[in-house]
Amino acid sequence: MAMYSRLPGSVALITLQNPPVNALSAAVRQGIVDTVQRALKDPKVTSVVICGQNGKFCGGADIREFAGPMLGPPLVPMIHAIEAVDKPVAAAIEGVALGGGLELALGCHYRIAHSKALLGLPEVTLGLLPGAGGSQRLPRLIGLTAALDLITTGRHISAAEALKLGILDQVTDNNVVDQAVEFVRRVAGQPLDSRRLSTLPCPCPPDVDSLLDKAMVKGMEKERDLLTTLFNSGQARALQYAFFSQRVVGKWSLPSGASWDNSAARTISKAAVIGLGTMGRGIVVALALTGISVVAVETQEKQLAEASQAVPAMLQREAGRRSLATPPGVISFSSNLQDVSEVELVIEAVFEDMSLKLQVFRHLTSVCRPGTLLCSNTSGLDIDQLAAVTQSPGLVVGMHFFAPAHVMKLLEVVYGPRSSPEAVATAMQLGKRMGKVSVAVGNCPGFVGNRMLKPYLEQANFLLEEGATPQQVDEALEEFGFPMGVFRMSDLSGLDVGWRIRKEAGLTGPGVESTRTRQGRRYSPLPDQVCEAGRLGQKTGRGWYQYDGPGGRVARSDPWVHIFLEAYRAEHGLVARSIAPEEILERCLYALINEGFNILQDAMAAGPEDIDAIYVFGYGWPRHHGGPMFHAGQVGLGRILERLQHHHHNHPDVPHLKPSTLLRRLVAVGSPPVQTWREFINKERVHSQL
Ligand SMILES: CCC/C=C/C(=O)SCCNC(=O)CCNC(=O)[C@H](O)C(C)(C)COP(=O)([O-])OP(=O)([O-])OC[C@H]1O[C@@H](n2cnc3c(N)ncnc32)[C@H](O)[C@@H]1OP(=O)([O-])[O-]
Repeated sequence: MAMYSRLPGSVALITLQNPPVNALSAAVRQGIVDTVQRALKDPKVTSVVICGQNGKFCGGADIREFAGPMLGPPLVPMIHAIEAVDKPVAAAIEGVALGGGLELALGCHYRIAHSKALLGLPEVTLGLLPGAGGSQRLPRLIGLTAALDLITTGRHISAAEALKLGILDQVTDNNVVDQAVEFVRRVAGQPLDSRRLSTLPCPCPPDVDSLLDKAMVKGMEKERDLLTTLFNSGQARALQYAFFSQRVVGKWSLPSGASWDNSAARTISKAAVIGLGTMGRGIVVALALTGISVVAVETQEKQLAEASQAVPAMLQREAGRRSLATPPGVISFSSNLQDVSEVELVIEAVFEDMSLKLQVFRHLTSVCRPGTLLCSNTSGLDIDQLAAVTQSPGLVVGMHFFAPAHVMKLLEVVYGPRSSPEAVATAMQLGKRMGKVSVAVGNCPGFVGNRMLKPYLEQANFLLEEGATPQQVDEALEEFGFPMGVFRMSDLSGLDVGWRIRKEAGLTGPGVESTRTRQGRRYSPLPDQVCEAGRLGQKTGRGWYQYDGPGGRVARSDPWVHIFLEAYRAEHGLVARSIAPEEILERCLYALINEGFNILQDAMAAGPEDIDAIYVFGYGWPRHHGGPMFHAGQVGLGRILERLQHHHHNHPDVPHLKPSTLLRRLVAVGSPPVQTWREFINKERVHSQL
């Protein structure tokens, strides 16, 4: 909707009303068309101001409408009509003018903004382009180079930068509507031709040839054609889904019925981090950047000395990157666990070893004052086992950060069967304060992200046994859009991590027979043997690839690996076959997706959006494929089921390839869209079908 009011004197005020960000829904567009007409017809009105309700000018086109048919007046003629009005029209920009919101403002003759406002054309992040005249008006206003930067990066800029670029006519610290009203009163009666951006020539840099100049003349038509193509593309659908899944996960709910809107979070101002290895250091920085005072504890003196040098430097660097003059939080370093007695929340980040973690938790529960939240940064160990050794198991949750913890956006908040809603709410809110995408997940081995990674890694190893090379597997995955294939990623994170976990699980190590079947299922000893050869990845300069030296970054094919694979196949009587990239993708991705369905079925994630957000923000899943569960929907659930059945038939000793019951149920009811799965799963659970 849009509200019309006549201010004392001759100014008409049009207020966009569509909370929370006044997105340009069909009703808002209709409202704008009607109120602009009214202002035009009213002879007493000499000028017009357009603003937004509740301190937000406009967050752009209503993304929720993109999935359905276009209803109501279209955006482009609506903005053209505003530009053509013969009374001055000013946009009073408070909060945000993004996408269609900025395009609307560019159709106005003047733009006045509050100093705290953010402006931008983020359409590219949704797989679109500024198709409401923005790709044409902005270059005409600020030149091709600056406009291309904003359109192709989609970045949000401050009012100060927008003023400097020439997008704004005025910036104010005062009431922006009052300023805009005063402004239009002052300019009423002045000629408007030079303010109609779509009619102006484009200021091109001298090196741009006349061809481009001609192209700009046809720009509006071209913009429309391109936008139509983009609108119908799978990538745009996926990017828009990713925008919403990021928001859906904030509205968490647990199987117990506790949820974001019925559970109070505590506000944390003092926290402690135990263990200052790579993860612990990053967590200290992430906390300090949000203004929390942190006690950073490390019992090994050498490690403590190194960390107390490294952490302040990391903090300073990150504060600089975020344009903060001084980091808001205060850090104190200590080697004494007693020093955490006064904090409100502790994050344990010691070595991934259950007996060590249990020892720390026993200690914490005796040192900390009652009511302190105890969190573990474990990447997959049992939270409930840790809770069991404390006095208040309800106050124990997992906070699984991803390395580097001050940079990576994902946080898995792991609730055990005894975690209280307050503890989950507090960890979720703390994650949000740190700028993370926090996802509440259930307590199962590997939680959500690492649990799904396991069948993916397993398939990659099996593919090597059957004839693929690490490069072939990585290339197929990188072609799909992962920043790094599975073997390059394993080399980066260190091959010994998984090796240790497999040893603890009794899958490898002294006394374990070197067969290709272990614990009743197919097993590939390949990664163990690579580790046994002293090749632990980038840190040793050798892994699945070779590097210039220890710590080297550039992966090169290593003849040793090829000879090793040939010898391995010969030893086990395996005949190498040629494996197509399609099979690599199917085997790795569908096994991972299948585990995602198992996770939903086990209620370890509340919905497919939770899994997809975890994969996009923590595991490099290409955003333009939405996430593994969204991708499954795009490929077609029937096809995924059929291919899993096929691969499981060929490899009956690989349980991860056995299609999940949930996948079968979804296919049986006609493969409904991903947005409806959450409801479907809840209903099936009530009727005990899952
Ligand atoms: C036609 C082609 C040309 C034009 C194309 C476009 O304009 S494309 C668009 C270009 N525009 C963009 O890309 C801007 C996208 N938006 C943003 O970047 C941010 O939302 C923000 C900076 C506006 C506010 O950040 P913040 O942290 O203060 O708040 P928050 O992020 O939590 O959002 C609050 C609620 O608002 C909802 N919602 C928000 N925007 C839209 C929308 N456009 N539509 C619908 N809904 C929208 C959001 O889902 C959430 O809903 P929930 O969960 O409460 O039901």
